[in-house]
Amino acid sequence: MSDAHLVLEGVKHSYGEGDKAVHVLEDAYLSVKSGEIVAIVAPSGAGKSTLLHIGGLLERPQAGEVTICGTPTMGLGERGRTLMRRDTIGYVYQFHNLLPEFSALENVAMPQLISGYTSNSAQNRAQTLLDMLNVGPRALHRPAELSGGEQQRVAIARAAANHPRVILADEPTGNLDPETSDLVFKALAGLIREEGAAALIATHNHDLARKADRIVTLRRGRVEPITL
Ligand SMILES: Nc1ncnc2c1ncn2[C@@H]1O[C@H](COP(=O)(O)OP(=O)(O)OP(=O)(O)O)[C@@H](O)[C@H]1O
Repeated sequence: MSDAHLVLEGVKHSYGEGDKAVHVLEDAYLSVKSGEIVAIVAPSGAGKSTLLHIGGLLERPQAGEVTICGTPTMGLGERGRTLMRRDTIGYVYQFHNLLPEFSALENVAMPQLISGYTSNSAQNRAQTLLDMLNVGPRALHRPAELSGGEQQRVAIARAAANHPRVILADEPTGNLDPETSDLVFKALAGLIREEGAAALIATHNHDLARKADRIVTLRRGRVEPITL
């Protein structure tokens, strides 16, 4: 197996049909290695979220292949895709999507509990991740009792709970002030490198994108390298 954990090849995707069809991805190729952080910067509507959804197996492209850790996924059924999402992929959304009625610790422990780990082991992992992201002391607080930056760090911890080999983050700092964005991005990048995951991060923030190993954009539905 190559060390490219996430490989997209000839990916094509459009929404709608006929005159109303929006052709978002035309022939997109992208490969992200273990421990590598790729930032994707492109204008609104260019297709960043679509690309992330496809890479995260949240959406099936109309053509092409998405290979995760050596396994081609287009031939997988829904169950296979669900298991791969659960065990191999971590997804960070712009708005944290944490469960409001659970504490930070419970939110982060949830993926491991669903994967069948014991409650003890899931909670230990959750506390370790919250500590690594400097939100350990807030473990017993519910999302509404946390600041935006803290909520986003909890969401990052949750995405990393199952030791994902691929991490996709869609504007993870989009609603934060510059200082907090920097803190959250550093936390995310540190975790990705420590875990040796392959990461694709969509961001509008050029300063943050420059901290990635590589920056790409979307032009006419294709992934192209850029420098900022
Ligand atoms: N479910 C959908 N049905 C129809 N069109 C859609 C759908 N989802 C996205 N689109 C269209 O596809 C294009 C790409 O959308 P996408 O959300 O991937 O862009 P983006 O680069 O992530 O934008 P932003 O930076 O604003 O989040 C847009 O023109 C959008 O209107």
